Amino acid sequence: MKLLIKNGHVIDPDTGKDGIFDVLTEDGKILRVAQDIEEEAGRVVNAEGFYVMPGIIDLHVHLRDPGLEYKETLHTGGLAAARGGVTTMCAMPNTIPVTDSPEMIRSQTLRAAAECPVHVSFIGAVTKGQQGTEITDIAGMKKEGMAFISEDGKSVMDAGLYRDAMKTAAREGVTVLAHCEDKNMVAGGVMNECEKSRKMGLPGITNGVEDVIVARDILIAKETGAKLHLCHCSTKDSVEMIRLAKEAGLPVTAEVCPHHFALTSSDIPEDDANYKMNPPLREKEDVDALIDGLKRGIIDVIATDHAPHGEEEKEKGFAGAPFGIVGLETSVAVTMTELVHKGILTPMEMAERMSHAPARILGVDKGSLAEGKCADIVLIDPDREYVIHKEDFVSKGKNTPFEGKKVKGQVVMTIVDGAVVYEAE
Ligand SMILES: NC(=O)N[C@@H](CC(=O)O)C(=O)O
Ligand SMILES: [Zn+2]
Repeated sequence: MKLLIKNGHVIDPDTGKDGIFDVLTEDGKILRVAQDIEEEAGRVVNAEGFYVMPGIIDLHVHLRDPGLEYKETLHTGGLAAARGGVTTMCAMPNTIPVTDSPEMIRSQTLRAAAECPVHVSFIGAVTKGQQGTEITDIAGMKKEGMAFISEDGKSVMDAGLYRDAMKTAAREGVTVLAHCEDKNMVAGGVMNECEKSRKMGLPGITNGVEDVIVARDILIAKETGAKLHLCHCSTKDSVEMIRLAKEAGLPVTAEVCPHHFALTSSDIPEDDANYKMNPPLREKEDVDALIDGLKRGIIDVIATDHAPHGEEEKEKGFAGAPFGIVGLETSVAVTMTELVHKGILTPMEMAERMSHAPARILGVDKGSLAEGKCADIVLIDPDREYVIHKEDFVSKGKNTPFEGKKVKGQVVMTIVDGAVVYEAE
């Protein structure tokens, strides 16, 4: 089956192509990218006025399956990914049971291939059951195709144990994804420590909760030689430490989530837990540093930290609701609106942060529209304006802080292995 995408604005950070081209795919691969391709195809798509980019690669999602299927499943998470232009996602291990063995990596990978319309790579836990006491079979999980190791949801607080895990990760060539949060410093905090938290009478989470573990993890990566990727960075000092680590030539990369560059703690309306996530929304000087970091390439990646929860759980307010918000169906629109249309990132830089850099960190031959590469493609209408409504989400999770937000830039088609898996109306 051939698919011909005509007259789109091809933006390919791999080849540097940035202009009007046709893209022809066959049998799941990109066959040709050129002007005026005349060829019989099973389907011809008119992409005039649309960006044609390599599919989004999201390094940080929570699919809740197995164990918490009322929040999300491999299938519904996959539908949400497709609607968000995401063609590959990496699933965090904090499921029930925890993804912490070669058998689980194997069975999850098989299930995802059958149940999920986009590619999924699974992340193995650092410690068994995420209990922080016994290191998992990192080599065994790697053999089953594990993407990364991560204890996401928390940090491994025992630095000695973490160092042992990082030594093994370095030996096995596995990158460590770090959720940076000193459990002992959280002290019951539920939102950023600031004027807002004091006004709302809620315990705060200081920047230091993140910063001390970012520093620690960079230093353990330095000592062990492990590749370290820092998840959902939210503070200005994180950005500064990443800058220094890169300057020192350490194998450190980092991600920022759309909510952390689009919102501050001042945007939180009274006690709405759809604004509660970990790390929390910070203050303007942090947001400015994150945006500057993204622009300068200190921050490599935009990832969602898609974290669906039930609506009744989120109705408990800041004090009682679980941390986390959904992101798969809003990340392209929020990034287009807040960074591309404001002239902070070029469309090419957006493709770099959302597809090409994640592919490199994941170690897959994707994030590219070069001939011969896998035909995972997203079409985006940069000018289409709409309002985000959670009722339109295909994810089971409706917990978004972007409800009612006016955005510009819509995913119009998502293609996985040359097959259309999502098409906007
Ligand atoms: N980010 C969150 O607030 N929650 C995530 C865990 C995580 O990514 O740390 C979750 O699993 O719900
Ligand atoms: Zn996390």
